[in-house]
Amino acid sequence: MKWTEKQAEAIGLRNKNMLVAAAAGSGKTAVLVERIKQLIIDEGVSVNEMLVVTFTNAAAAEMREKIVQAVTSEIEKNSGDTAFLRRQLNIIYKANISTFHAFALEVIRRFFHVIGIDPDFKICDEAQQIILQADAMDELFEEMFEKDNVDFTTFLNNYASSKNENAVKEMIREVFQTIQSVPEPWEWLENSVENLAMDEENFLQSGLFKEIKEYVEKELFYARTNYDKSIEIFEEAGAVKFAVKCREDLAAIDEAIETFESGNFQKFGENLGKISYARMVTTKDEKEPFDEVKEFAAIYRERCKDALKEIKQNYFSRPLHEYIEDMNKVHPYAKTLALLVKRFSEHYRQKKEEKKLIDFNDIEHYALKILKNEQAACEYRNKFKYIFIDEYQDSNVIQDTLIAAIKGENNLFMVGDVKQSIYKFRLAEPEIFVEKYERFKKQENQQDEKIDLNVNFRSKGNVIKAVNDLFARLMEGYDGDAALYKGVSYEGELDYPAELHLVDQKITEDMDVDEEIRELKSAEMEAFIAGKLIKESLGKSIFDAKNNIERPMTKRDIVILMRGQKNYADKFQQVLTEMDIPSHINDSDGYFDTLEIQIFLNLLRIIDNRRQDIPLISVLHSCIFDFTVEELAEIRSNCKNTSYYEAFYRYAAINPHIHSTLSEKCIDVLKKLAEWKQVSEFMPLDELIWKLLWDTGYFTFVGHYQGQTKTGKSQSLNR
Ligand SMILES: Nc1ncnc2c1ncn2[C@@H]1O[C@H](COP(=O)(O)OP(=O)(O)OP(=O)(O)O)[C@@H](O)[C@H]1O
Repeated sequence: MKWTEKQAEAIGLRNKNMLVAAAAGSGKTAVLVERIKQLIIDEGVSVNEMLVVTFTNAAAAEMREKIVQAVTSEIEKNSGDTAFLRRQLNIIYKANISTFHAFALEVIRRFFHVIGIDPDFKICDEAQQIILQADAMDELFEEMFEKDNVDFTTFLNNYASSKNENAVKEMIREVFQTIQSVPEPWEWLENSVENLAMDEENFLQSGLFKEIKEYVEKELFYARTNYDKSIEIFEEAGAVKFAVKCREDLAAIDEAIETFESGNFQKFGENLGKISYARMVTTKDEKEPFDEVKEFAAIYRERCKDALKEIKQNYFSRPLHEYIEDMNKVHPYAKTLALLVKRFSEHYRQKKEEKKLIDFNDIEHYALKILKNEQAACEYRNKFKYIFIDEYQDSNVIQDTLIAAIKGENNLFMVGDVKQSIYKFRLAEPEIFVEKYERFKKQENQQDEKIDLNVNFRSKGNVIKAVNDLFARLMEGYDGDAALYKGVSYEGELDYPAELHLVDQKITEDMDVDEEIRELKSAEMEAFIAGKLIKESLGKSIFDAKNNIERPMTKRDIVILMRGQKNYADKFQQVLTEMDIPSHINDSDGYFDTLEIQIFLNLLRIIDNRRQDIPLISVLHSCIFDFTVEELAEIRSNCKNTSYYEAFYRYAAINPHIHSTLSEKCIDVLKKLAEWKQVSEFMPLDELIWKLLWDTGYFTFVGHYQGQTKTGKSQSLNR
């Protein structure tokens, strides 16, 4: 392979901390492997002396395999002494090529004594975690009720419903979970609570205000740039008169920005309110150029309007002192909440300790605690001559702090693509990548180097063009550095244009139905269209850039990417199977996320309490009760503005003389649920689960439909 200049630099540069911003298909993995390979083969660095952090176990295995291949082929080529290389093959399976979690676990196993935990610890699975947390929560509430804690009771009176304390429990769990993403959770929580007690003067000096200010500045810049861009579009098209009117709006925007910069926030709020936008009409003589670009320009106008509206609504709709008063009012409650979270965490910790368990969040926190110990950190610092981090855009602050504890002066190689950041929901912080990118760009430190890889070797010209067109509109700062450039040299007619198919999801517009039903329906429709396109495309000639040949398209060439798998992936697979298109779901979710386990858990939930709409809909639509999307929608449209369960119940209660098959179906469901509920009151849980598996036919269905592994899951659910 002939490396590009930038790739060669990323492979060959030494004694630098390197941040490689690698666009999709730009050879990121190839470069990473080549760099490691050269270090081993040409420079005699042992794999033992490297830490390679990947984002998934699968990526770690793939990386290891690629290194094995490279070393093996070198041994085959080499007629001299290959002892060193052979040794590498022997030790590579023990080398630190792993996820952050696996590495953190290794740190804990090696230095458990530093933080005084039992060396026999086990990792708590999701089910155990849910159960232990629920127990800890019950203990916390008992303790608080027993102590007759006044703050607690006042908190409940304000935040719990009259029926139960679930909302407060959820709040405690959520805060607990959220603070796990920072290295010092309790300090962070305490500071955040104390921020709420500030007076106006302190607030204006605080870090919180600084953050808000920076955010508003950024948004103002964004709003202004977009409005300016919309004017430019009109000017270039020749709709000059309208552009002049818009320039007056822009002057008002500028005036508001000036008041913000001068620190007169009261006036800024007023000025924001005064901004008006020219109506989108123009004179006859300019109608043609105006009409031609108005929709395009409106995209930029709307961005500006939305951004300013949001600033106003979120921060400047009232005088500052009112906001401060609100914050001060909330402060005592936040303090109580923080106390509850802390006590909850202590109960939970104790439960884990009794069972010698540590959970997923503990792993990184414990490792971090250990690496604060200089001796432990020093051991890893000496061990690793080179540290590589793949998918750096998905790292979080804890992981970044962890690496900071063991890195040397100039031995870090980080590679990622902020456009591919997909783990925000796991509290990944792409900002870490962006901040480092900006810092490396400025070259404040001679040892830091930033390299952009933006030549894409995977796609042909039309796809690259479509991606660039789309991202330039969607993403701030999508400039020359960020854009993709074509690496595949193919130019012929097999460079098919990108296509966009819009699915007219009638149900979404016409019917007032629940979100869950809508999603199921749209997945079905989209899957059908995708299936049709696949059928039309199979066998068509394509150019295989990797092998540099023309060949017919096969099923293996096709991938379906989706935003989230929930409600989608399984529906897609079902529809594709019906269309005779075999498919495989690349399912990286945990056991409890698997759809059939979720459905079964939902069944247990609604047996316990059937007034839970989402679990109810999921079970109704599953093979257990087999309601179609249309039937679910029919039930809902018959009775709007109530819970779904209520609608369902009422549908079942329709006058028996005008009974439809659908209402009979509903009656059957209610009868079954009542029967299971009765049984559940005396039958042990494991027996109940077996009964349900057989009664519903679920055991057989899952076994048949999805194969052995999934039946294994239903069995282990029982275990
Ligand atoms: N200089 C090059 N010349 C030709 N092909 C290349 C070059 N660099 C990389 N490739 C090929 O481009 C394809 C994409 O490379 P690779 O998988 O390493 O990219 P990536 O950046 O990791 O992709 P992504 O992050 O999108 O998964 C591979 O088939 C690789 O062999």
